[in-house]
Amino acid sequence: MAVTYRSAAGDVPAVRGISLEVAEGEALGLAGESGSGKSTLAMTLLRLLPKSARVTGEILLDGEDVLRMNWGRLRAVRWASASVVFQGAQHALNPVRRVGEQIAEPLLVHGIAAPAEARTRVAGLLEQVGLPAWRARSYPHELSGGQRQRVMIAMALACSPRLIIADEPTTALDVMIQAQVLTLIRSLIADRGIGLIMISHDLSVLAATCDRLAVMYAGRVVETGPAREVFTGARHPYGRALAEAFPTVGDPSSRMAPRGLGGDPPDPMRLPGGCSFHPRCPVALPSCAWREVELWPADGAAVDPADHVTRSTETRHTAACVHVLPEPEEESA
Ligand SMILES: Nc1ncnc2c1ncn2[C@@H]1O[C@H](COP(=O)(O)OP(=O)(O)OP(=O)(O)O)[C@@H](O)[C@H]1O
Repeated sequence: MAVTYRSAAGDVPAVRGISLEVAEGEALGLAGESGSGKSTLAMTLLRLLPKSARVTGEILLDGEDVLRMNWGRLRAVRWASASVVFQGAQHALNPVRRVGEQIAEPLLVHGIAAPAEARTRVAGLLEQVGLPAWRARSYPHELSGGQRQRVMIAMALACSPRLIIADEPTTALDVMIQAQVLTLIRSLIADRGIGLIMISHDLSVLAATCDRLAVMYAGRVVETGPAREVFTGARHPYGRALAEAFPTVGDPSSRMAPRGLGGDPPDPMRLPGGCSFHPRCPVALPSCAWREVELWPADGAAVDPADHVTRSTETRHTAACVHVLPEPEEESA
């Protein structure tokens, strides 16, 4: 799947050739610096991108291609089959409506429950996210940031979707509340068999919450695999830098920019040739300036080339770096 924004200055290739899969009850973490394309990828999944975005490829939700759904079908799928908790979503609540009414809305709009039943369901949802049922009568300004974020999670869960996409769901919260909300999301999706795609620039948050990680750089996935393995033994130099930048969950002293990496992430309109990371890479070889390596098993094991990008990336630790290829280049760095 790929996404290109059309702009007056030219085309912006924000997501370039990504293939990912999420199973029931599984949490996939998407990490990367600002501008790496994480939010674009998340918004694409439910076609929430601006009109200037052109999406190619396919996005299968229970075997049905989201990109080919008509608007009626797409409306039916949003909330009911898949829902998104946005970055700073707590500010998306309508300030003049009680939170209970707002949680009930997708249930009523999708005809899943009549008003009386919706009220009962809202009470149950609030309790599941750790809020007392009477909070349904509260207005958003009567709740703390963490409580509002819990309301957004209740809303995302309301229609029992198959997939939840959470884009930086805890970034605005303080460290203690952040940990509570992450634990809550994790246990709710595991109990209900919901797939989760969680987006963050903080690899430690994702490693603590997710089963698998995918690290994005300049619109591509450059490393993927079991969460602990990628976090503690990243094989792509960018994955390593990201893990070092966020050594522990919610550490306020963590740095936004990975330590030891000079420069900024590349402008997608002016991507360097070869591996997009090579100008910042501490272990780049001369060939990295012209050669872009596909995801490859990080243990260097030989695989069927037809298999290595799509299916095996889902379970194996893979990295798109010349240093994980089975036969290292005979070059000096
Ligand atoms: N509407 C748009 N038109 C043109 N370019 C865009 C648009 N939205 C995003 N981009 C560009 O696409 C690239 C990817 O942006 P995106 O927001 O997906 O990254 P991100 O990793 O989610 O960053 P952040 O963490 O800051 O949200 C960036 O270079 C951004 O400037």
